[in-house]
Order: sequence, then C-alpha cells, then structure tokens
Amino acid sequence: MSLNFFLRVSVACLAAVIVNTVVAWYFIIAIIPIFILYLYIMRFFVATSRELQRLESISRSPVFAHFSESLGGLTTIRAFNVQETFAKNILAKIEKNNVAYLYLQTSNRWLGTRLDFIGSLIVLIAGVVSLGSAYAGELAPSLVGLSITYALSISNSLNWVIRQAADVEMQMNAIERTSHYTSIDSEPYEGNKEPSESWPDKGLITLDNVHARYAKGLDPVLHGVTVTLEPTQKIGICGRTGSGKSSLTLCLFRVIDMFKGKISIDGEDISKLSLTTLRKHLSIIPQDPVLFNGSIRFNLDPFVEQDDDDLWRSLEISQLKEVVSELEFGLDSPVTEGGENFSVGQRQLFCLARAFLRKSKILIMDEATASIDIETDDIVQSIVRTAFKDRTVITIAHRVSTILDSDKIITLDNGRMVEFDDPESLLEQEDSIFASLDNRSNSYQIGK
Ligand SMILES: Nc1ncnc2c1ncn2[C@@H]1O[C@H](COP(=O)(O)OP(=O)(O)OP(=O)(O)O)[C@@H](O)[C@H]1O
Repeated sequence: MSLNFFLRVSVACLAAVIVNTVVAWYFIIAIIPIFILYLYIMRFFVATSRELQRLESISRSPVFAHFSESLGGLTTIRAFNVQETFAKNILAKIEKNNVAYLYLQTSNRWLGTRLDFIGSLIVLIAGVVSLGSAYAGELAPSLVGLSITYALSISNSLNWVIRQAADVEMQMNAIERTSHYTSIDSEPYEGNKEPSESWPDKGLITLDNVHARYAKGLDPVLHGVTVTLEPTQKIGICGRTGSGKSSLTLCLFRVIDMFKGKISIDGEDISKLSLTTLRKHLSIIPQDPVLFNGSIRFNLDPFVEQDDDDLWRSLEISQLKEVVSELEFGLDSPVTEGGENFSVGQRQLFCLARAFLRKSKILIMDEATASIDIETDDIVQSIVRTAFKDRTVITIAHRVSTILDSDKIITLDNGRMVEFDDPESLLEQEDSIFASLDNRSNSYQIGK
C-alpha cells in the first residue's frame, strides 16, 4: 500500500517538474539549488531523527519494565510503605522518555518549517518564471495557472517523500534490534548421539575432572570436580555462598560452558547428546517453583502423556490430592500466572508431583526448600525418601537438616570438591566444612 502510494507520489512529483520545465524551461535551472538544499535537509533530518527515535525507544522500555515489576510487587511495595519512592522512580523514567519524545517532535517541527519554506520557494519560482514568460508574451495565462498548480503539488509530494524516508529509517531500528538477536550465538541444540529409549535407566552420574565457566573469557567456577554418584543415591551438596553448588547442577543440564572434563550419565557422555534429549530426561525443582498459566492438569502433564489416574496418584504422593479434590474443577482448576493462587510450599509440591510423573531417574533440587517452612520441608524430604527412593536425587541444601540423612555429602569450596563422604563421618571430623556448617545450623542456613 505504502509502496504503491510512494510510487504514485514520486511519479506525480516527476510529472510536475516536467510540466513546469515544459511550460518554462528555466524552471529546471532554478530548481537545482533548491533540490540540493532539499537533499541536504533530508540527510540531516533522517540521521538526527533516527538517533532521537532510538533514544526514545531506549528510554521507553524502562517505563514499561518498572510498571510491570511494580504491579508484580504491589503487596511488597505497600507492606514497606514505599509507594512514594516507586512513584518518584517511574515519574523520573517517564520524564526521561518525555524529553526524548519532545526532542523527536521538535525535530519534526524543524523539518516541517524547512519543508514549508522550500515548498513556498518552489511555488515562488514557478510563479515568477511562468509570469515572466507570460509578460514576455511567450506563455498563455492558462499555462501560468497550470504551472503554479503543479508547483503546489511538488511541495506536498516532496514533503511526503522525506517523511516516509525518515519513517523507514526510524522503523529500521526494530529490524536492527531483531537482527542483533538473530546473530546471538544460541546453545548447541544438536547432538551427535541418540541414547537408547530407556536411557537413563539407572541414574549413575560420573563427573570426571569437570572444569566449567559461565562464558568464554570469564574465570572458571568449577576446578576439576571428580566424583561418582551411584544409582538411587541421595546426595546432598553443601558449601558456602559462591562455592559452586548451583554451577555444578547447571553443568548437568549443560547450561554453562564445561570447557574441560566429562560428565556421563549411565555411561553416556552428556556433551554428545542433543540438549533436548538431555534436559528431557532430568528433572529439577528450583528454589522458585515454576507454575504456568493454565490448568493443574496442564501444569502436571503439559504434553498430555499421562492418564487421570497417574495424575491423581502423583498428587497423592505429593500430598496435594486433598487440596486439588476440594477445588471446584479438580484437575481442570485454573492456575494463575506464576501459580500465585497457591502457596510457595504447594507450588514446590506441584513441582515434585510433576517430577514424579516424568519418571526421570535423576532429580535435582536446587535449594528447593529454602523458602518454605520446616513442616513442608519435612513433607518434601519424606516424599523424596519414599516416592523417589529408586531415583538418584541431588539436593543443594539450604538447611543442614535437609541433607543430614543423605547417603553422601559433597562439600564444595571455591569450585573445588573438598569433601565427599557420608554425613556421619563428616560430622565426626571436627575440622570438616560440613561439621562447621552444621554448627551454624541454628541459623538454619548453609553458606548464607
Ligand atoms: N550468571 C553468572 N555469571 C557469571 N558468574 C556467575 C554467575 N552465577 C554465578 N557465578 C559465579 O560462579 C561462582 C559459583 O556460583 P554458584 O551460584 O554456583 O554458587 P552457590 O554455591 O550455588 O552459591 P549460593 O549458595 O549463593 O547459591 C560464584 O563465584 C559466582 O560469582
């Protein structure tokens, strides 16, 4: 549509110049300096407005981000009575955006006055040239009218062309951003090996001299971790803040760059598998349990692979059967965005039910019980001990009590595995880090 219009306007513009030149040939000589001036203004305006548009876009995003974050945290904002601070913050961001917007509009006005001036100049030239010719008797009065009418249309057309050109440049900002995102390296999804259907059927995890870092150019966060986790073992990982507990689990999912060493699960080198295969076969319960907008059924079984009996069984195991059966629509009851209509503990239990349903042989719990009460923590631990007894479970602990009954404890320090033993033996060694963390357990925290 726009291209069609653009072509029509361009042809109309050309026709107007030809008509004026035919009416009085010196019109073309007079129009050349104006055309050069026009090009100069066009280049100046397009370059400026492009940058102003970019500033406007950049300053607009924080306004939306702040607004949606404030909406999400309304209760916290009110609880701390910091409404005024948040209002001030968003007003400052809006003001910044308004400044950019104002400059953008001002530049448009700047262009408007110059284009009007150039347009009037063209009409003036056409008028003077054709009237001069008419006085000299070379031109019929009707042709004077024709010439001025066409000159008026030139100024309108030029105005339109310059604005469209500027607009295209401005909108190209979006293309520039998109092309930036398309050129970002993505994770290597493809694998060159497909494991057997039943993989992993035991849950044996072997880490051999694992070195990992968050990105090329950053310092390594794991330095040569070597350990074998036997099938069905319950392993607790502890260590001070920043010791590399989460990084170790991220390595299992190949989220971070393992630049040296090897991790095998049931004999398969995970670096050779496709990411989809690898991640499909591991389950993780993060500290912030994730539930999606939809029904309970969708949250438990997004790929519709299980029947209702299995779903109810998983809810029974995670002690949610009663809660769900009391809801009006049972399994089809709605879950709001982020699972806000359930408590954090219940969300953890839903995640546990989901992990149980997926039947993956390996479950990773990353400080999963950090933000729930001790009672729910106990429920989670007892579910792990019973329903997950035939699976390998790695628990990053927030409370010492959480991992006290693990089969083995891994203690990390500065990205190195410094202890690997059963909890009793480690507690007996008074100089062990695990024992020192246990001594601090009055605070119920490890590494915090
Ligand atoms: N996204 C990241 N980018 C770069 N470095 C990171 C990133 N996340 C963590 N690190 C670094 O990796 C190291 C290990 O962090 P990690 O989160 O694994 O520790 P942690 O033991 O899980 O700590 P916490 O108990 O606080 O969760 C730290 O030095 C940290 O600074």
